[in-house]
Amino acid sequence: MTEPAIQQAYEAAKALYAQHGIDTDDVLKKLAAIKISMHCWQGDDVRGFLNRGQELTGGISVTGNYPGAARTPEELRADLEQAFALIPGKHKVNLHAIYADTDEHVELDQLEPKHYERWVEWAKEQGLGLDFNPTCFSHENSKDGFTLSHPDENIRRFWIDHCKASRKIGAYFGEQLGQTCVTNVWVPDGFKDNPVDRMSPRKRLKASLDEVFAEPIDPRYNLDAVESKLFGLGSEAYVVGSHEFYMGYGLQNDKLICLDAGHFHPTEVISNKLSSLALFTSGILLHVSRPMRWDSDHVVILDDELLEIGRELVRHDLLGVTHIGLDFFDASINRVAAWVVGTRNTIKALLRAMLEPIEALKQAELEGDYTTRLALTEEFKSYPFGAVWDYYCASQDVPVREQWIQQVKAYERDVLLARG
Ligand SMILES: C[C@H](O)[C@H](O)[C@@H](O)C(=O)CO
Ligand SMILES: [Mn+2]
Repeated sequence: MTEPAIQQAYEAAKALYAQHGIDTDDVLKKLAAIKISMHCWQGDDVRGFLNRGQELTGGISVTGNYPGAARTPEELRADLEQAFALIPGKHKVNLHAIYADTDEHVELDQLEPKHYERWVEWAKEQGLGLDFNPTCFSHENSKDGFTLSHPDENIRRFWIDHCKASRKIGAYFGEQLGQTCVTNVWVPDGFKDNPVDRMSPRKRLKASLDEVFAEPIDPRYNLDAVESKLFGLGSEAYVVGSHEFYMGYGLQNDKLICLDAGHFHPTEVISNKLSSLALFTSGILLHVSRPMRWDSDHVVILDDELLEIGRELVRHDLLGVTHIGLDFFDASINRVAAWVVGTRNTIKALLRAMLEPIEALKQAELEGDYTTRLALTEEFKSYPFGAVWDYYCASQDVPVREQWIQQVKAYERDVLLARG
């Protein structure tokens, strides 16, 4: 039941937006259909359940020691359920291979759909979709900093087989859940210092990917994505899978290109890439993140870049071809809260974009009336978007405004702090 004050504020906002031809009821219907893929790895600092003793490698890092990280698949699922209870809409969970839920000791190249059966059952119960990622890091076979581009044929074979197995698991998710799974390949391969031979590792990566993707999979079940990066910890000088590498590979082989907000030069933004990429690809995967001076994977806030990503997706009608995933990990705050803040903000950015007078702004620009373009854009920043958001949360039965914080605190007290 929507509180009278929320309803009244919504009605007033609705009337204001209607003056610009924006139908807020229609906007909220469209918003409810958008799925955000919430990454499981925020819940346990990218540790996973296979090889739990392994340190996190691959040039990524999690800092902080906030209590309550999930230690088992059951705990992680409970934490995800708590987060989803505070986020409007029905979404997806993005799993990494190391989150297999099995009592078997299984190597990455031997993984099968059966090792994720409990995740699938749970996703069905919860009405969620699943996405997937091979885990090409935190493993003995990645200790040299190379995986799919490793010069050693045996090591390369191990990672090829792991990625092949991952696509089959993705297809199983898609088929079981009736929602396409996006399986995203990211490898950390690179050199700390300036290499002599930049070409050979890239040739090997290309050959490995060709093998990984050789078997056709029904796109209704699984879509492949490839994720580039500029640098990582320990791969500062050179990353094999650079942006240009995967732009080329993705376009030539019809793979989704994954744009991670933290994987470019610090002043480069992914929002500005969408309208170009969309002209040449059949689909895009986003890793919405917040790079603080480097690929720091901070929880996303409603900052200019997040708003701009939302605008680009909405203004150019790219929501149908874009898969929106999150990629941040902060262990210095409550991990459930991290998911809630980042996911709610991503949805808010889309809503804000949908509540802009897009046609009027495009028309002003076309006519060279940059005064109106600027003035209208700025005035809309103080339109009552919050009233529409509150109404959306209330109508989706999730807490309005900051009310959710109390629920996270109670969960922390009753559940998270009881973990060792
Ligand atoms: C854990 C993720 O797969 C990882 O963050 C990857 O997507 C990435 O962005 C590496 O920097
Ligand atoms: Mn990423």
